[in-house]
Amino acid sequence: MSGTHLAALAAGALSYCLYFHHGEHHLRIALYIQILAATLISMVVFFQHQSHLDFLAALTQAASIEGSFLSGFYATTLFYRLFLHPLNAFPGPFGCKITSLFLPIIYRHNDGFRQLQTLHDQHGPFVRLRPDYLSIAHPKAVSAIYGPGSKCTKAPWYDLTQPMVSLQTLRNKKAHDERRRVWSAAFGDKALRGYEQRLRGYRNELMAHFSAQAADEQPVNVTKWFNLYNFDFMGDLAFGKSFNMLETSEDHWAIQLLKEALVPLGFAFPTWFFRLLMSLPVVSRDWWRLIDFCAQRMDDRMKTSVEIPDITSVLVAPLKGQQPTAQQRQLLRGDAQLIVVAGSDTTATTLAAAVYQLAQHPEQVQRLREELAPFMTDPSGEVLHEKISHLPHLNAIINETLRLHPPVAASLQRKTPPEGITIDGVYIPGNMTVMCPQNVLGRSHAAYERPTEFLPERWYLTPEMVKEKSAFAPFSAGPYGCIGKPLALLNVRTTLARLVTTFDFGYAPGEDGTAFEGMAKDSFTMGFGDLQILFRKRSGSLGVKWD
Ligand code: HEM
Repeated sequence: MSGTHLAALAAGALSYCLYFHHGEHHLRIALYIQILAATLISMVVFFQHQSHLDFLAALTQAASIEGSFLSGFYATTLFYRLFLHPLNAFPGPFGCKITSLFLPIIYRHNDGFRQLQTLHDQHGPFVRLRPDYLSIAHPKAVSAIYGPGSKCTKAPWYDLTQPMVSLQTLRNKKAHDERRRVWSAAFGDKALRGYEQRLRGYRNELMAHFSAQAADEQPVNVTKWFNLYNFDFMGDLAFGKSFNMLETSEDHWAIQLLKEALVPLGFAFPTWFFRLLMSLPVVSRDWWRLIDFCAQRMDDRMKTSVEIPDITSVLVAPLKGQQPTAQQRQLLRGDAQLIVVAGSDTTATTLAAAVYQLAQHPEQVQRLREELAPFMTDPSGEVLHEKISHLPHLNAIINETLRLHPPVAASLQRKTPPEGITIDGVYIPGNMTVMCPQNVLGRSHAAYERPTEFLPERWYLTPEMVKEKSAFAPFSAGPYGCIGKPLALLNVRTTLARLVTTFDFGYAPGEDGTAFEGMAKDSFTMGFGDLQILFRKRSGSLGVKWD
């Protein structure tokens, strides 16, 4: 090895120790690749002119020097990860200890939530998923990591779509707090009453479809139909215009694109790698079509005025009729997309999961009907949310559904503060990524008694069955928790109330429920498998049983 190669090797090792080992680098990955390419080209030119080598010999010489640099860099990285890394005391697959590209191999079937359960069963409550990333299925961890007093911040994952940002992806605490203040006006009581009015139209369409199928004794794939229902509704709240999916019985092309665009999130690529992929035009073409679509709809929406305010009314209010700056426009487009993504899938899967459970537990349906009966007096079958929002059994059924089937199962990455955090006596160093998988915690004996059983009563009659209440956080918690929770609950409560009082229902012939969980995919939000349900219109009297 020549002196030049040795120097390159040492430079690679030093670059890791003095530079790459510190701070975050995922936003500069394209720059680093450009620097490597520029250095290579410069060396080729240098060797051609100074050493009079032909092009091929100059390229070979330059590539071997750059190879030495990279070898020094990777060897040092590997040595550090194998012998010195502060997370080495935590268990996990060996591949996860040495490279952040091993987790995507484990998650290759887009079923990260399931793989994570297996990993926790094998290794216990703390599992190392990447060199600097821990999954923590400990009941005390949720409040320590997400709770109001937590010093953890959003992890680099939230930079995936930079420079496009939204309320959810703002990592800077001050910028996030400011944007959240704007958003919070969208979920006050008055605003919610307006959304409730808008929601009814979509629910009538949904119920009309269920009734028609019931009359023909045809099954309904509820996973699909709750999806159509919620995307139409959230499209309306974001852009003042539905996607008309209930009408056409299929996904709008933009929603199809959106669903496809979210799939790569399920592989848990490290942020630098994901951004690199997205910088390839062939990979990101559909993503940009989607962004253009949302941008166009947002621009159209800003030119119209709406009778009943939608969420966007609140987001554009601070502009006071002025044209947004480029930065404000960027944020508005990101937020519009966020409304659709955050509000649709999540609420749809909650409704589908509730029906999945209720179809297996007719006694719970019966109890719910008895509780609802005094309030369901309107001949339209509708009920005002405020009348049923505090019903204990209804809320318990929703909690139990979210416990067993959290729509955001294992995705919320946080960064520990520089001084680190301690969870139940276990110290986690600073600047590490941590995450609490709600799906693993939801079925954990450490957090619940009889955790795999659907027992809504645990939430109000037998509270001792919930061992650590703060572990239950399907909407996350603290300053970054779900701001749309009141709307989600309004939708789920009123839709379930109308559904159980209008129909008897059960699995359709040939349906055994296995595809619902068995075919589930995790792409930040959960997508459950098909669920064929047969509805039968009730005569109106309470207590009609499915047979
Ligand atoms: C059952 C339904 C829902 C569930 C389980 C749910 C869950 C969550 C979770 C876990 C987060 C935290 C995300 C993170 O930290 O990265 C979140 C954030 C958020 N959710 Fe929801 N969500 C639901 C419905 C909704 C609805 C209907 C909306 C209405 C637009 C909404 C809007 C948002 C927004 C804007 C954020 C970002 C908040 C922030 O970063 O400050 N969600 N949601």
